[in-house]
Amino acid sequence: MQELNASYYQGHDGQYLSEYNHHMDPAGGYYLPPQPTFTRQPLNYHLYTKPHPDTFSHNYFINDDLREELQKRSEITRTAPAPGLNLPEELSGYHTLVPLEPIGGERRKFGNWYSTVYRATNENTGVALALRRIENYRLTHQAAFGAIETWSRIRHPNVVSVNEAFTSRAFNDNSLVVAYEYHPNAETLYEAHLKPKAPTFQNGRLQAQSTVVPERTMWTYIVQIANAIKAVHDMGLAVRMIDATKVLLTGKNRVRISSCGVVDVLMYDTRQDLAILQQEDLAMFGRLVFALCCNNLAAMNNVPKAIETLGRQYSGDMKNVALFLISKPGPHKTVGQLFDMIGSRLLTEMDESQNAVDRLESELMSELENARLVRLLCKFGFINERPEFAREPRWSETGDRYIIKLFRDFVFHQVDELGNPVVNLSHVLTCLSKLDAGIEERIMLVSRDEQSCLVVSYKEVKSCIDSAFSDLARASTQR
Ligand SMILES: Nc1ncnc2c1ncn2[C@@H]1O[C@H](COP(=O)(O)OP(=O)(O)OP(=O)(O)O)[C@@H](O)[C@H]1O
Repeated sequence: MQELNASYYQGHDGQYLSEYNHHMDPAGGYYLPPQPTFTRQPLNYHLYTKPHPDTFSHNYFINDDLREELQKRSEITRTAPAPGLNLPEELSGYHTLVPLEPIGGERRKFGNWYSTVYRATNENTGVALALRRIENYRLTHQAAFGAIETWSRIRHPNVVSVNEAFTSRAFNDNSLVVAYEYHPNAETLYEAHLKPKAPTFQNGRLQAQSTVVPERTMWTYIVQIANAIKAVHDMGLAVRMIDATKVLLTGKNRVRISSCGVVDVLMYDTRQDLAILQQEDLAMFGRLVFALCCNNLAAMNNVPKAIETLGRQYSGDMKNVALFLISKPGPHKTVGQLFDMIGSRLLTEMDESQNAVDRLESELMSELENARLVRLLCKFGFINERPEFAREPRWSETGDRYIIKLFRDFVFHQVDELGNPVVNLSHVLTCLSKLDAGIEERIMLVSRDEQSCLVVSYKEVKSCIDSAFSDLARASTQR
């Protein structure tokens, strides 16, 4: 329903205008050639809620925050590549590459390598994926891709799924590319919590934004990341890269470990014992917990201070978990032990995730009505103002279908006592719902010249519409 007023139809939003230029590929994906420059106007996410009539209940629609988040994801999935980036047009079955991070400027390294993440469209499926490209990597053994095969079998809610890996010369170097499931509008934990943020105005004063990650949020992260690590270890792999810049926040408090499999390929030549790598995962996880709790990526450079800061701001349980993770490796130190330590917190997590499903289901319920109303409006559209009906006596002022015409005026063309149009969405939705239910309530329909009026029930209007529509359907060639 929100599409009715969305700027899509107003045609002044640069983002959507660009969609008119796209080409559909056979798989239905968007082929977006680099766009000519235009002034991009941001989507007004709340556009349809602006002209709320007083009586309008927002229960008719999905919750504003959720809708904004989903629309952002949908918009971000379709952003066109900026012109002049000089990226390959085609890359081993992917096209329309859009960098997900600034290109140029100061760059951090991924281990010993520079890497860039792009969004790209798979030409067979039309689905957007995230491609991580490692620059200047020369594959020495095909067997280095062996771990990717195992990674691609891991489907876990806290792991960004790995699709495939390949090498490419399309960037004019030897690059390693690993394709992952794409999570639009995701940000890294670093971006969400550790990156310095500009102060904002609060209560009229410029104030630094709070950087403390609430204890509750920390526990939800810990449970999810531990769960991911367990799934990976159970598959006979190690994550090998657990870092605030490599854990993605893909929704409210939903985290997923990204970049899996890359280190396995890059470090294939220096193969290490799996048990040692899995122990190293726990230590990296511990360093991440300290970094987030101390709000400092380099917190572990001063361990006593980090423990003191964590202990001051968080519970004893949190401190125990963090200390366990960075404790000396040993054959009995496993991620499973961590679950034993946090016990009932797992139940809190489970409650929260079930509550989240319930909330989403009820949001879905509110959208359920949309389809019903759109179908009803389509019926109206098919029936009303058909030129072939114009000469039919049943639609004339004495015919039985005249009431459909008057009902349409009653729903959509009301005017107030000064003759100004009444644009009241609540009235429309209420009338259409009553019509769909076919209730006995009676309404007065007035002719356009105001010389005659008819008192009919919604039930009667419904049966007129049903019969007019069945006549049309019978005559149509589309069955
Ligand atoms: N699978 C994905 N889906 C959506 N966005 C992703 C995905 N993987 C990474 N990103 C986004 O790409 C951007 C770059 O990711 P990257 O891992 O390079 O982070 P970074 O902070 O730039 O780290 P580095 O310093 O290693 O380059 C981040 O904003 C991240 O949110």
